[in-house]
Amino acid sequence: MTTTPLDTDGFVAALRAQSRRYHDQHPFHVRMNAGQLSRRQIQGWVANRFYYQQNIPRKDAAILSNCPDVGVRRRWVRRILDHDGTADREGGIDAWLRLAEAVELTRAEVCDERHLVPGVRFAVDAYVTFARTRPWVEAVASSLTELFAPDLMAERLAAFERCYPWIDRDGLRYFRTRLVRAPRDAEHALQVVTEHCRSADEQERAVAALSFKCEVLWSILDAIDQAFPD
Ligand SMILES: O=C(O)c1cc(C(=O)O)c2c(n1)C(=O)C(=O)c1cc(C(=O)O)[nH]c1-2
Repeated sequence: MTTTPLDTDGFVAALRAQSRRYHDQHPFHVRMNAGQLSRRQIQGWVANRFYYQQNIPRKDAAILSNCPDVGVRRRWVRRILDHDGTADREGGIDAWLRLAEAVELTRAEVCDERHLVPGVRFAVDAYVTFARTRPWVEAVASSLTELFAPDLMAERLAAFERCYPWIDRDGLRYFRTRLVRAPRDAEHALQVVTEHCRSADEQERAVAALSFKCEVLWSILDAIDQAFPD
């Protein structure tokens, strides 16, 4: 028996329903946005999240390498430049290093991975491996957590400004930039996924990919939470 596919609205609703598993609800983020984290915990989060930021372009390059559609590739390649930067435009990786300096870490101690905990490495590597080994549309679907990111980014920006006065405001530029880029990128990814996932099976696999990504993000925070308890 074949299952009937959802119409586009139903499919988008099924994808959006994964927001209940998004890492905005993780206890570490809840405490972050309530101003309850110590300097050491904020520093631990920034240093560990750098590994995620660094690997996003490699994940996107894996999607490009698996994608036969020139139009999608032409649009997707912008994500790599957004993170890596160009000769005349700073990228997200450098912006994250400015955030690191704003929370009083040195670039060297972030780049040499001395604060990186095993669980974060495992989770991030799993995301890159997923993009390398799964069909490219599933990898695109896994990026759709960015549908849920802007609200969290806005809350985080406000919380950092209100609750952590010791953090240099200039270092928060990364989040301001993502507030614009995340919705733009998510909209494109959603368009690709709704166009390519027509059968019930394809739709289910897209939802499963997004669920997997929610688990990646959740695992990253579990590992950080455990390594920096106070
Ligand atoms: O700080 C966050 O909560 C957060 C979440 C996400 C996300 O939801 O995947 C990304 C980012 N930040 C981010 O900065 C980023 O560049 C990014 C790229 C991607 C992706 O899957 O391609 N997600 C995210």
